Amino acid sequence: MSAPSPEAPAPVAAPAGSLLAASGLHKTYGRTTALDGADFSIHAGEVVAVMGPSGSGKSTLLHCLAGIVRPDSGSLTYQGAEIAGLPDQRLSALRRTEFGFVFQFGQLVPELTCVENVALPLRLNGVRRKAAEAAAASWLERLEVDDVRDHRPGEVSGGQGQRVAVARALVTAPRVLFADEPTGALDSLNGERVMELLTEAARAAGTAVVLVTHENRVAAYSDREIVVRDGRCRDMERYA
Ligand SMILES: Nc1ncnc2c1ncn2[C@@H]1O[C@H](COP(=O)(O)OP(=O)(O)OP(=O)(O)O)[C@@H](O)[C@H]1O
Repeated sequence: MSAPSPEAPAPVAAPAGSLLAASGLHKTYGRTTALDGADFSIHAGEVVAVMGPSGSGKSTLLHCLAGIVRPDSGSLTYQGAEIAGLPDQRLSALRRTEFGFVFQFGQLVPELTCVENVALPLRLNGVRRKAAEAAAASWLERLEVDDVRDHRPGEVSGGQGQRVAVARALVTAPRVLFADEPTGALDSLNGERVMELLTEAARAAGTAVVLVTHENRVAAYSDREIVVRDGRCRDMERYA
């Protein structure tokens, strides 16, 4: 069977047993086509790097997969159930309980200490303060930043802040972690350490990771790489 040409990709059926799968996602912003029939799937516990040139649609794909942005058309399934058309309230409940997020700049709450930041998602899910902070403290330890637990985000380094953000994303034991350029603001040494800790922790917890990056050395921590070009996805191996 010949490989599909980059110009006219065949829609890819989600492999059986996918945890999260999208097919034929379209999204336009005004006259800009951000996604043009994107297909994607990830299995439980898998780490997938999403690569591609600037403006190719990587972040839009991540936002659609995570239920933050609604695609104009296409299918999105989570654990086999269609979720693209869920009402906002149900999508946001799904995000809160099943998904975790890390962005380029940690987006920690500046008024809260690091341990309070990590405990916050648990508190929002109704966990009592003492239990939430105990869980948060153990995640800070795992990410090797327990020494800054009582500091505010403005008082820690970029690398420490990103580790705190990773701890906050994993504290609820999400099934999928979405990471959009999580090391984009760090120097290479700090970036590598954050990636090591992030992938180690996610693999130990069986959390799948959708990792948007434009850096090969960051993508090297994944099990599989896909390339987004002009709003369409390709498996790296098939693209080459
Ligand atoms: N909210 C928005 N409003 C208008 N256009 C948008 C919006 N979000 C994305 N776009 C456009 O959609 C296209 C894809 O953007 P996207 O951010 O998904 O690309 P990207 O691959 O993540 O880029 P980068 O690597 O530079 O972050 C771009 O042309 C972008 O300008």
